[in-house]
Amino acid sequence: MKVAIFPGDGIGVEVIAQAVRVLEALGLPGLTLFEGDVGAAAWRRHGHPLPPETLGMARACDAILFGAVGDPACDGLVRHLRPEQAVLGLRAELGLFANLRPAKTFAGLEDMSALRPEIASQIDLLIVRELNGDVYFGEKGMRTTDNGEREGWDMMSYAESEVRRIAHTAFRAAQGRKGRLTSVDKANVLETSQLWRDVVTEVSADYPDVALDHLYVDNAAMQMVRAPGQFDVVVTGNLFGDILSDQASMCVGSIGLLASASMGERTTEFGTFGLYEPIHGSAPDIAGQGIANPLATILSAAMMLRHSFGREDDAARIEAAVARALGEGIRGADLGGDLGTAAIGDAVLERL
Ligand SMILES: NC(=O)c1ccc[n+]([C@@H]2O[C@H](COP(=O)([O-])OP(=O)(O)OC[C@H]3O[C@@H](n4cnc5c(N)ncnc54)[C@H](O)[C@@H]3O)[C@@H](O)[C@H]2O)c1
Ligand SMILES: CC(C)[C@H](C(=O)O)[C@@H](O)C(=O)O
Ligand SMILES: [Mg+2]
Repeated sequence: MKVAIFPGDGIGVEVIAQAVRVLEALGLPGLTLFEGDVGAAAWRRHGHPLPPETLGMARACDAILFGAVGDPACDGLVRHLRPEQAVLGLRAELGLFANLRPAKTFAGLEDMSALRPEIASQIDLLIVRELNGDVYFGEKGMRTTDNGEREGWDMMSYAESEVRRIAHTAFRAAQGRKGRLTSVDKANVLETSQLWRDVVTEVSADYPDVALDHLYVDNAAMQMVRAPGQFDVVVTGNLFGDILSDQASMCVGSIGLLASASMGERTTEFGTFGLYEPIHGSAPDIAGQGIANPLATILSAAMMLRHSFGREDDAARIEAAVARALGEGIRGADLGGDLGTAAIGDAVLERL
């Protein structure tokens, strides 16, 4: 069981350290961790945010545990050298098209939601975000037009096959949950979304046991705060999924709680290859202070054990330790408490 550990930048380094402690504490036989450079850290050391040696390490491992990338000092770099290209490059190069972002309110955290507690307590949803297409990976550019004005463009598109495969992932996920799937698009305006809606509807014929409905993304954003308990599985494109998942995080209390798995089709002798990361970024505003919440990354490690290594018991053990810690009042600054990153890691380890 080979895991590539890519801490990255800012709080990525701090939160990964706690997830590694948790993994090591489990004492899993045959688990080997390799560390690699990504993001601004890699750009400084190797001149590229995703150097060939890092990509090679990723391919040679069975799973990746990723911290976060991003550094304001790199915002002026040409796009292909910016830190964010590390995570985008890994997703594209490794064919990780299905991004699973669960959001569930932990018992005891209802008061920390940006929503009223009685609304927050109902949240148990899974966002299935397409990760290899959309406006993220279309042709893009900036130019000066004939009249001297600057113009930027990013091409949004989805191929039928891309929609079909993520739709199957989402329907299967719904079958394993409450059997409800909401597809989110902007079909009233965008052709990309009309195709999305048509293909998702076609795929639904294979899943008569799943109740499908469609929402426009603006309405979905509103419903997510009005009555998030209505959602079970939400399937959507790359851009809408990015935005809705950050929104979902505050509905359950903090962006420092949301884990994710990015999966493709590659299997290993242990399970499905995947990249696991918190949904948050490098948080330059709090980096270096030791106050970042590491729970999203620890929960991402649990998802890794479940999906890439078939170790459901160990995954559940981590999740139970996190739930107990939160239930017993363990809180970082993001949840109104005063515990630092390492102290939160300690609290999880004590309860493992
Ligand atoms: N997958 C990734 O690596 C990833 C994801 C999102 C953003 N980014 C990058 O991160 C950089 C910063 O982006 P941003 O500020 O828009 O988003 P961010 O997620 O880094 O931070 C948003 C806000 O949430 C807070 N926050 C985030 N994670 C937290 C945690 N674990 N504990 C406590 N508070 C937390 C931050 O302090 C900040 O106030 C940018 O360069 C961006 O491109 C990277
Ligand atoms: C850093 C950025 C490229 C990334 C995205 O937009 O996918 C991030 O926001 C995320 O949610 O993982
Ligand atoms: Mg995001």
